[in-house]
Amino acid sequence: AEYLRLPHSLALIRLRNPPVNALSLAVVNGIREGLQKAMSDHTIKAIVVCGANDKFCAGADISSFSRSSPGISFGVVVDEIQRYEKPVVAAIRGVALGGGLELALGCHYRIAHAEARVGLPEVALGILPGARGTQLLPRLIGVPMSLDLITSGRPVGADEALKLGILDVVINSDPVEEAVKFSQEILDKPLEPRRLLNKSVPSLPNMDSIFSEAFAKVQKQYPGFLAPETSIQALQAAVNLPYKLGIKEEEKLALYLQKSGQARALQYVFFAESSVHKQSPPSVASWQTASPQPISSVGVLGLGTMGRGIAMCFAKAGIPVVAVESDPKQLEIAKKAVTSMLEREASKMQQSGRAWTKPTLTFSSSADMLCESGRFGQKTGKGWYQYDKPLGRVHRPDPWLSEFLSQYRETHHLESRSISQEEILERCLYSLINEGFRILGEGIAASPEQIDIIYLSGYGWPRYRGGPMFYAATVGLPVVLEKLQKYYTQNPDVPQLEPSDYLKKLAAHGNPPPKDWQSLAGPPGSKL
Ligand SMILES: CCCCCCCC/C=C\C=C\CC(=O)SCCNC(=O)CCNC(=O)[C@H](O)C(C)(C)COP(=O)(O)OP(=O)(O)OC[C@H]1O[C@@H](n2cnc3c(N)ncnc32)[C@H](O)[C@@H]1OP(=O)(O)O
Repeated sequence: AEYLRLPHSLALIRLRNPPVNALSLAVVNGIREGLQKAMSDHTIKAIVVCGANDKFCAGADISSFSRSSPGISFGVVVDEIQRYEKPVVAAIRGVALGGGLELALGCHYRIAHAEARVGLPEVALGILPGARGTQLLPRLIGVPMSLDLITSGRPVGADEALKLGILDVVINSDPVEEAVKFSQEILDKPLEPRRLLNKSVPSLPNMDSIFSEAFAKVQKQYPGFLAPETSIQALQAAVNLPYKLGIKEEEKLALYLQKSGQARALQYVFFAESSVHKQSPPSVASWQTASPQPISSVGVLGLGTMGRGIAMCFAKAGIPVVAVESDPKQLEIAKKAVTSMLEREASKMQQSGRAWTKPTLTFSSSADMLCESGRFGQKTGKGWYQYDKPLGRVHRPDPWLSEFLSQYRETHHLESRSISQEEILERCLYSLINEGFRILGEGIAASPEQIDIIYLSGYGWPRYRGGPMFYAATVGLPVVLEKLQKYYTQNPDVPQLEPSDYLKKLAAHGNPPPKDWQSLAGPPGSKL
């Protein structure tokens, strides 16, 4: 941050940390030093705080979160500004987000450009506004709107912020020039009414129901996310406790979130999203240089319109297809449709004098066997289970099924064993992760972040778990490797469990973070 003396007995503290003036240790120290200078200079009557390059401040430097506990000591600075004996005016252009808005809330007045945006988006990073945000905002705009803004993380435009009371003045000109003029006008005004820390939260008769509705809403809207619910607890503290104790509770709750795995995952996702927008495909993954890979057989899951088309495509290309459809009706329709499509194809080829070889199309029989015994699931009251009645939902194990399975095992020479929840989870997830390492090694995905973002945006992977590749780093690559090796030894017929070379290379380095994987594993091969 820079300190400048301005005419008319004013000082300017300008945050400078490109590209978004994020709060680093240096910036925070710069703000404090500027305040101290202005305090000891008796000619200075008021201070304007702004950001360089048309941005006020995008909050804490997210990349430094792993190194420190953000928000906690900065709260002390926010309080120091509030208690300051000279007026401090925030001049906001661009964004005032997170710690940036908390800084502005510490100031006695807030002036913003009409295109500025302000907000407390911390929940998106798995944390809460822990530098007094949860204690000051409700004192300024009341509990219902604070709940809305803090639990959603939604930033608001200057006009809405003015209506809510977050901003004091919105202008279409330069906010610093306006703040300079404004500071001179308010020099004689008392500062006490501007100190949010000394105000109480506006009380409402139905506060309890407001909070219980807020809890219910976030549980429904953000299931599994810790930060929105924890933020509500911090807002409850603002209502129920004096400021001194409320900030202690805010600190405690902020620390709990910072230590949660969710915060690390969501902060990884923040940078992963921004990096995938910039990445181009790895140079090796080019349609010009790629050679086709042999395909010996294909599996198709689901025989709806698309599945049938896909099965047909491969069958026509002479590639054996195994198609699985669990709905017996759909299976019957698909069998007829595929057979008639193939027959039409055959007759066309015969008419044109080309040779026709019947393609291999195998349907899985396991669901058929149950259905052939009249077991159509819930609707008939029995399937894999016995139900209390046809269409009933209460199920219990069926002795018939044990008999069926033991015959099946005998026919296929299978030995039964119990499988733990842990094994199910690990075999499903680690084989998926293993495939991720394979496609990284093959140069089909440019980075682990790409795989993770695809899983978050396309496959419903919970955002607060960061994606499968991030999850692998959380578990530890040597652990994933060891487990895959164990399961592959036990199941040599499941190729997905054979640890990929890429994973082996990385695990040899211990557990490097995803951002270092490519440099450690070397350039990918080309299998595309
Ligand atoms: C030891 C250290 C101690 C330090 C003391 C810290 C004191 C902390 C005090 C309080 C803490 C409060 C908690 C927070 O503030 S959490 C952060 C809350 N802020 C955010 O979530 C804002 C996130 N950013 C955005 O929403 C956007 O980036 C936006 C600012 C709106 C700009 O959008 P746009 O114009 O589209 O530009 P980009 O998104 O591409 O961003 C440009 C580059 O800036 C990087 N960036 C943005 N915000 C941050 C940030 N807060 N920290 C670090 N870096 C940030 C972004 O990654 C882009 O970088 P690059 O170009 O390299 O990809």
